Amino acid sequence: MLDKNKVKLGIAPIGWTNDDMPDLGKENTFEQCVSEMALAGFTGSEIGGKYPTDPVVLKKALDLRGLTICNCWFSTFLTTKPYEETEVEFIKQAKFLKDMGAKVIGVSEQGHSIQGTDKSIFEEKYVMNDEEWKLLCDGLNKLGAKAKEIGISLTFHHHMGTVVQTEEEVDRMLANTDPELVSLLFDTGHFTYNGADAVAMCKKYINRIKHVHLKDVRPEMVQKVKDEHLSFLQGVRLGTFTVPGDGSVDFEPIFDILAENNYEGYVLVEAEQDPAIANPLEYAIKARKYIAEKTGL
Ligand SMILES: O=C1C[C@@H](O)[C@H](O)[C@@H](O)C1=O
Ligand SMILES: [Co+2]
Repeated sequence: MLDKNKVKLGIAPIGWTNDDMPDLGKENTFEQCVSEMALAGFTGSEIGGKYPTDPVVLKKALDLRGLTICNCWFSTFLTTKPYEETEVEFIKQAKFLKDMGAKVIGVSEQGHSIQGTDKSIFEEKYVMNDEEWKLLCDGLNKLGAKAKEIGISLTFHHHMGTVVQTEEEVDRMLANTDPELVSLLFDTGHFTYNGADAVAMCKKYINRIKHVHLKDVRPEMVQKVKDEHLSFLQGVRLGTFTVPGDGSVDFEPIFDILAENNYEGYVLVEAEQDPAIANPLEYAIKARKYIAEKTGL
C-alpha cells in the first residue's frame, strides 16, 4: 500500500486535449478538463496548452477544484542548440513551476527527437555519438544545479523517439549525471513500449525516481506500429496508450517497489488516446478506481 501522506495522485490533461496533436480533443475546454480531473478524484495536474499562463488565474481555477500543479514538460535542446538558449527558458519555467507549488520539472531532450515527426518510431530513432552524450549530460547537470538554486528538482523523462529511449540510454544518462542534480521521471508506458522491463527499471532506479507517469500500453497496437512502420503519433491515434489497468503493464509490482522504498512524490496518470473514442472522464474514473484498488490511495 502506498502512504497517502507521501504519495499524491495526479492526472495529465493530455487525455482531454493532446498538445502534440491539438485536433485530438480540440472541443474540450480547460474548465471541463480540470473539473473532470477533480470529479474523478485527482488532486494533482501537469500543465497543458490550454491552461491559463497567468499564475493568479491558473491558481484560482485550480484552488476552486482542489487541484495543484505538480510538474510540466520542458523540452531541452542541449545536443543541437547553444546551452544558454535552453538555460534561459528553463529558468523561467522552473520559477513558474516553483511559484505554482510544484516540486519537479520534467525535462525531455528534443534535440534529434523524432517523436513529433512522421518517421517510423521503431526504425528511425537517432543515436547519439560521444560528443553529443557529453553535451547532454553536462547540460543536464548544469540545469539541475539551476533548478536546485530555485528550489525544484530536475527530473528527466526518457521517451520513445528521443535520444534517451532505450534501457541502455537511460543507464548511460543516469551514470553520467549527478544524482544530487538529475533525477528520473519514470514513465511505465515508454519503457514498456520500447520493450524494456518497467518493473526491473523501477527497481534499478528507485533511488533516482522523483516523479512517475502511470501509462499503460495496448500491445496489439504497438505490434501494429512495428509491423506497419508507423510513427509515434500515428500510434497514439490508434490507441497505443491507455490508462493503468487497461493494458499490459504490470503495475502491482511497481506500486510495491514504490511503497517498500518509501517513495515520496506524485504518481500521475498520463494516457494519451483519442478522446472521441476514449471519453476522458470515463477513463479518468476507471484509472482512479484501479489505483485505489491496487494501492489504497
Ligand atoms: O510525458 C509525456 C508528455 C507527452 O507530450 C508525450 O508525448 C507523452 O507520451 C509523455 O509521456
Ligand atoms: Co510521460
